[in-house]
Amino acid sequence: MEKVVLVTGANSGIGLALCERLLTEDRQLRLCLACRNTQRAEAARAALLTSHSGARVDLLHLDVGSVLSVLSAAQEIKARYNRLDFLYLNAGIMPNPAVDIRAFFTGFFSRNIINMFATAEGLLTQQDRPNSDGLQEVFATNLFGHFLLIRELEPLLCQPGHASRLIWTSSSNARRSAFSIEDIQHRKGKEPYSSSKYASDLLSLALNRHKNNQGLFSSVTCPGLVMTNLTYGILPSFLWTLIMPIMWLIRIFTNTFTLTPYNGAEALHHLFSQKPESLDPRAKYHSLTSGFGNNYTETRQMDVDDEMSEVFFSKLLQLEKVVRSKQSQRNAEDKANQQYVHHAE
Ligand SMILES: NC(=O)C1=CN([C@@H]2O[C@H](COP(=O)(O)OP(=O)(O)OC[C@H]3O[C@@H](n4cnc5c(N)ncnc54)[C@H](OP(=O)(O)O)[C@@H]3O)[C@@H](O)[C@H]2O)C=CC1
Ligand SMILES: CC(C)=CCC[C@@H](C)[C@H]1CC[C@H]2C3=C(CC[C@]12C)[C@@]1(C)CCC(=O)C[C@@H]1CC3
Repeated sequence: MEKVVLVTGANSGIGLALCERLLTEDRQLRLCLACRNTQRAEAARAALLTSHSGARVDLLHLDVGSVLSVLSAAQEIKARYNRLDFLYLNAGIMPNPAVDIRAFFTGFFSRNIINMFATAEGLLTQQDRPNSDGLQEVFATNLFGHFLLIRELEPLLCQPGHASRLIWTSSSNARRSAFSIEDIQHRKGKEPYSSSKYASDLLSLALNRHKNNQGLFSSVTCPGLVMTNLTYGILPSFLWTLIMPIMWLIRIFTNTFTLTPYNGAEALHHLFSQKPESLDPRAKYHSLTSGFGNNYTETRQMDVDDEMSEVFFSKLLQLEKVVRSKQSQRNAEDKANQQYVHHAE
């Protein structure tokens, strides 16, 4: 039976590399690239079809940071497919990043150097802002849009006698200390990216608790440090060019510098062939690359607890209600405006 796999943020970086790897693994696959930028999505599809002629690759417009777009994309998915085996929740942003140079040099000459390079702890801040739905952009894109998509797709994902899988692209930058259960959107802090990634770890745990008995299994991955559009946005390009040899050198000392999207997609690809029974709901699956360039996946326990994940889950359900009612109000207003224009004409 052909598997249906949907990947968000599939037009570049880790998402696109994953698609390449999945098509190599399973030629029968029906792959759906869910992307916000149609031009880049078409280019990605064309590239995939060049290396995998005859493959079934569909495109779907999805801006995961917009409630309206998520709701209409979900309708489209339910109309197109009668099953969804894998949903890769991969789209992500890190807007306006800034590196704390002083913290970098302090860390560089300390025992914490390896951890600093692996997790960017204390190094990175971002500036976030509310989007047109009134949600913080990083939270909306990296977490809430995906949550809403899962909720909308439950009829497809939770089918009797058939297991479906969610696979999150989290990060080594996900830190409990950056997340506050009182401020789940991270309105007040300066680490919205870290907070949103920790939130995905919490949500995955809660989803497993609530949905495993309905055949839905969620896993969390960490791709390591990968050179993609997201990372290139952190430093000016001339600086990346300058430090690139150092990056390849550091790779000898830390297996988390996976560097290429192909390597970074290792754990995401690994999970594709794992049976649901073998999954650990509290584990993060790390893509790692040895100094000799060999890729492997390692499981490490996440710093998450049941109580906090449960509270977080109920807060998300509450927020979902608010967001849905706002959206219905907007739809009603739009309809009334259209009727008004129609009558005026
Ligand atoms: N690179 C790294 O070192 C690491 C990355 N990650 C995570 O990996 C994931 C993929 O990022 P990466 O490949 O590095 O970076 P890229 O910028 O190459 O890929 C991000 C993808 O997400 C898409 N995207 C962003 N916002 C939206 C949106 N609102 N709706 C739909 N799609 C959207 C982008 O599309 P568009 O072209 O339209 O912008 C793009 O396809 C992210 O979740 C990131 O946080 C985690 C750990 C490390
Ligand atoms: C000399 C040298 C290699 C300098 C680079 C310093 C920093 C720019 C990087 C050190 C650790 C990196 C890192 C990330 C971005 C770039 C660094 C801060 C991520 C935050 C990128 C996105 C993630 O999800 C996790 C990465 C952890 C490590």
